[in-house]
Amino acid sequence: MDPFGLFCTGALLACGLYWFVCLLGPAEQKGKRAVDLSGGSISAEKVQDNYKQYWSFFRQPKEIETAEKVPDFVDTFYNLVTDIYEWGWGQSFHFSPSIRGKSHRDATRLHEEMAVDLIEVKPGDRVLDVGCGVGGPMRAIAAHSRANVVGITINEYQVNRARLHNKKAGLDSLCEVVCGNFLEMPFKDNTFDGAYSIEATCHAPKLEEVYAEVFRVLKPGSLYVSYEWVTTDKYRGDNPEHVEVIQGIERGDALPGLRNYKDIAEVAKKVGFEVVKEKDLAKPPALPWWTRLKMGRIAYWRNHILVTVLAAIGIAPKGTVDVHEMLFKTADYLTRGGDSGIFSPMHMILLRKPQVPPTQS
Ligand SMILES: C=C(CC[C@@H](C)[C@H]1CC[C@H]2C3=CC[C@H]4[C@H](C)[C@@H](O)CC[C@]4(C)[C@H]3CC[C@]12C)C(C)C
Ligand SMILES: C[S@@+](CC[C@H](N)C(=O)[O-])C[C@H]1O[C@@H](n2cnc3c(N)ncnc32)[C@H](O)[C@@H]1O
Repeated sequence: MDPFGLFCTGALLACGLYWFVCLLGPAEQKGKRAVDLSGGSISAEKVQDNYKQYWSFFRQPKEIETAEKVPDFVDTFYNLVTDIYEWGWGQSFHFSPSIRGKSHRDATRLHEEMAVDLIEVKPGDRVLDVGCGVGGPMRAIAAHSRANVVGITINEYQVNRARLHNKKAGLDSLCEVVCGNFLEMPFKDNTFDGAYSIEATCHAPKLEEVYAEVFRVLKPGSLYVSYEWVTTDKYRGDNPEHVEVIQGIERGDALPGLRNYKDIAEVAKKVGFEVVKEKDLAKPPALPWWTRLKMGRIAYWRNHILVTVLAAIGIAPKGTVDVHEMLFKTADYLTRGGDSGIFSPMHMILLRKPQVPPTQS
């Protein structure tokens, strides 16, 4: 080949590699590139060990039941997955029903806006985001409602990512992020005009504890909406396939144990809430939330090759390949949960803190 041909081939290969590594595979809403994947607050050389530690929780089921250990285990999980989520999914770490003619990004935003519309907040109100991730929902909600949103997450790496995104979006005057445990929140009683949680309270070992905290910080008369991960009325505990799917979802999503949809309202009432509305947003006529996972299969393989190459040449931390493989398998369990109808990640419950506390009888 003459020198010009050689130059052209080289240039083409370099462009192809750049496209594959830097441009392909990122989320619809770019936040992370493959070359920037990290272990969150964990140093690169400790990612693999932390991954093994994460799995060890599941080898000792009794350990997971030790409620005090759960927040640390969830924190480790989010150090491992946050960058991969942002890179491969976007800044909103949740599902939403598909909407005909709309992009995933629009469907995600509408699902988030519905939450804040349900709690009827006004511009300038103070709203709590319970388990805020890197703040995708928080920004959509602040922009839509002009309320001041305060988000809380257990993971410090997410706090930094969320603050960075808030600033970039020009929403840092409306959005505040706090690092803390939603089971014991660093907020005063009766100080929020509304609250919401999107696919986050499933990480609480006891739902009662997080609901009681939300109840405490809400002003009397104000509303709280939660999108809960639950097993549905189709789930049968004596069906081995159902059990396999649900356990697969729990292992791959740092869940101390999925609850049945029937338990949610019971817990809410027990801590003092009035149940205003309850509805599984995944049920027809809503279109499936899991089609986005199904459609991504080719992209997962491409991502897997990319992560493997990046880890082999030392750009991505070693354990990234294991974490990616775990997510790959989790996507399959989630899809099976959706297809069979035994699982929903969007069981919506709307609750009100009464004006007058219920009298003790
Ligand atoms: C609410 C929670 C998280 C829900 C979802 C945001 C995530 C659940 C499973 C995740 C993913 C699975 C497959 C990954 C894929 C292999 C990779 O190449 C790109 C990222 C994934 C698509 C990733 C994205 C986020 C999820 C869909 C839980 C934790 C309570
Ligand atoms: C699946 S993510 C959802 C994030 C966000 N709601 C969204 O939809 O993008 C779950 C979030 O809950 C947070 N979380 C889990 N357990 C927590 C705890 N005990 N205290 C505070 N945050 C917690 C995680 O750190 C994470 O940010």
